Amino acid sequence: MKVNGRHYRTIWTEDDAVVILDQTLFPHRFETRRLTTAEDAAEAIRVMRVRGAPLIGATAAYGLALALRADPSDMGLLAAREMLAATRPTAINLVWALDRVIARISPLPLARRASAAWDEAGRICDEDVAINATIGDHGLGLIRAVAARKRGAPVNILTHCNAGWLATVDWGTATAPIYKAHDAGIPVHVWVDETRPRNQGAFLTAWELGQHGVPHTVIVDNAGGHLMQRGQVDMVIVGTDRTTAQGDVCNKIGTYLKALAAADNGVPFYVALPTPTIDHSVRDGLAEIPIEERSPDEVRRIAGRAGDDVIEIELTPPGTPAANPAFDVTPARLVSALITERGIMAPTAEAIAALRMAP
Ligand SMILES: CSC[C@H]1O[C@H](OP(=O)(O)O)[C@H](O)[C@@H]1O
Repeated sequence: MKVNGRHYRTIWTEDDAVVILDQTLFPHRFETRRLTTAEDAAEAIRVMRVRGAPLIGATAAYGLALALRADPSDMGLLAAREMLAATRPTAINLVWALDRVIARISPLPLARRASAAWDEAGRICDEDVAINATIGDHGLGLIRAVAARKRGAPVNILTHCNAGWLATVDWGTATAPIYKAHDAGIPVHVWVDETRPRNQGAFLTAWELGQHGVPHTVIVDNAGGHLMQRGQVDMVIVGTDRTTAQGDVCNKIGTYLKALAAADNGVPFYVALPTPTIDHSVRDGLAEIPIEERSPDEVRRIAGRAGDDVIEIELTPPGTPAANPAFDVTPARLVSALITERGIMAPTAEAIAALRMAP
């Protein structure tokens, strides 16, 4: 998307390096970072300089290419896959991207592996941009249908965390329909869940929407149900890190609570996802999806700006015990529809299984 008039993706290559936007500094600093080794890529994923299922996958793919430059052997490939796969366990796009690159380059002579992996990572990025734009086109129809009955008043959309262009290579998933609607002149307003503890909503979604001129309001995570009870939310659109074969949706912690509030208030709850985010090998999300447990320090502290510096401050008494599950699972029964690049569908095993057929 555009930042100060210049078009950006979240990840690109320059010479022999991979360049990313360092999201740990947002919204206070807009800085890039060069990744030149697989270890750099792993660190960027682990500490969330890059985050969001599709972008994690793209970064891991380039990480593998960087690893193959150093050691194209099968042993080297296996070690690099293990290191990158161990960074974050929940987003299925990580291992999906790694295994796609491995399948592509394994039959090749050692001397050709690194360049082929680099090209495959580039294809993954280009495909993600096209997929998300198409998700936007499909989701636009849902927003347009609500706008038709609002007589010019904005369509109020609540989103949780950041499933924006910063979570992907471009466009975002949950935000793609929002950008498309805004660009089509449909009045929209977005309720942005701050999304503790890493505040992807307050820090990233608010920044994105502000850059694009989309009206929005940051709210505390616990306000969404209150707004839905008062008819101030026309729909919820969120992203996902892994959706199962039966339509259970794993997403940022707190998503499940929004789905419950939406169901209780008759608010449509949509999940926007590229089909690589579907894990056809699991059915029961609650039982089978590994939920990342991140550092308790992320709960005990918060990042912010003091003057020109980005700092962290302590929130709790020293040594306070804290728990930090990073994701939760929303059962398919609470999901109104999935918005994919293949169209809008019910979160059912039949509809999801049909996606395995060629488009
Ligand atoms: C389009 S995937 C976005 C998805 O990823 C986020 O998690 P994290 O920021 O920890 O990588 C969150 O679950 C978003 O919905």
